[in-house]
Amino acid sequence: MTTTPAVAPAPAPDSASIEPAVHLRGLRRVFGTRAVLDGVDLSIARGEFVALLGASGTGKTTLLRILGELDRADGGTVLVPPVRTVVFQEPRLVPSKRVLANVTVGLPRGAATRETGLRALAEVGLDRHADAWPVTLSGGEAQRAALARALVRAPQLLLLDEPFAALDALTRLRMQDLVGDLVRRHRPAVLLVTHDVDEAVRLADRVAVLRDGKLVRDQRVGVARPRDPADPAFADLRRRLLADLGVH
Ligand SMILES: Nc1ncnc2c1ncn2[C@@H]1O[C@H](COP(=O)(O)OP(=O)(O)OP(=O)(O)O)[C@@H](O)[C@H]1O
Repeated sequence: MTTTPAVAPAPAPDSASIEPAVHLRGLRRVFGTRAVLDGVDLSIARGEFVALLGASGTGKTTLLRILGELDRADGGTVLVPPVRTVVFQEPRLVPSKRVLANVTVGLPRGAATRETGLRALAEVGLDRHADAWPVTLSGGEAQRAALARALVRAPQLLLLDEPFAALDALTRLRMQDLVGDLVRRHRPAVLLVTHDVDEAVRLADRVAVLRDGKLVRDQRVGVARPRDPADPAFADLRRRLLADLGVH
């Protein structure tokens, strides 16, 4: 099997289309003797939101890291767009930089960047914290700053690795709403890795389930928005996804 890393053409920033932003075929990743990913096929269209579920240790983060080019594939085809950003479970802010400087870190200095950074902070409700130090932020605020840092780069692919997992239940719901709104506005392709079936059904256009190195489900979420866990279609999909995960 061959690895063919390549870069897809840059998509128009504000349009969804059937041309994929992400294209994986036969993706393999082997650690020692174990093929953690053993023939994964997945496409994500521009502007499409895909949630990836799977039991602990099934390779979800490995797949996300390969899409972010933080890890390599051992085989298969990987096509990703040039501008990708990642939000991790922890905010990973630089403690010695103020919030705005964290959001714009690595971008060219100047008034335009400052303006863009402030706009991103306003979008996540943190504009009044631009000059604060990261240590003074709550967990939810710090994670919103991490989200602003990811969005300010106008990614064509936004990779979210359990970004709400460390938050309390109420903050988690608010963050899910915020991410839903921001993604609808900015239209990146999104891969959300999560353990939370309700979170996946609430947010995603499609849900995929990883098991034994392969996707055992990849399906469109046919639940009307705004999605209500009490909706029978929501409950039915939740039941099927939990069954995929071995919870009956
Ligand atoms: N660099 C590495 N070297 C060796 N093994 C690794 C490496 N990275 C991941 N693994 C192994 O690959 C498997 C999948 O790990 P991964 O973190 O992708 O799983 P996951 O589905 O994201 O798990 P969780 O839901 O618990 O975060 C695990 O058994 C892990 O120990």
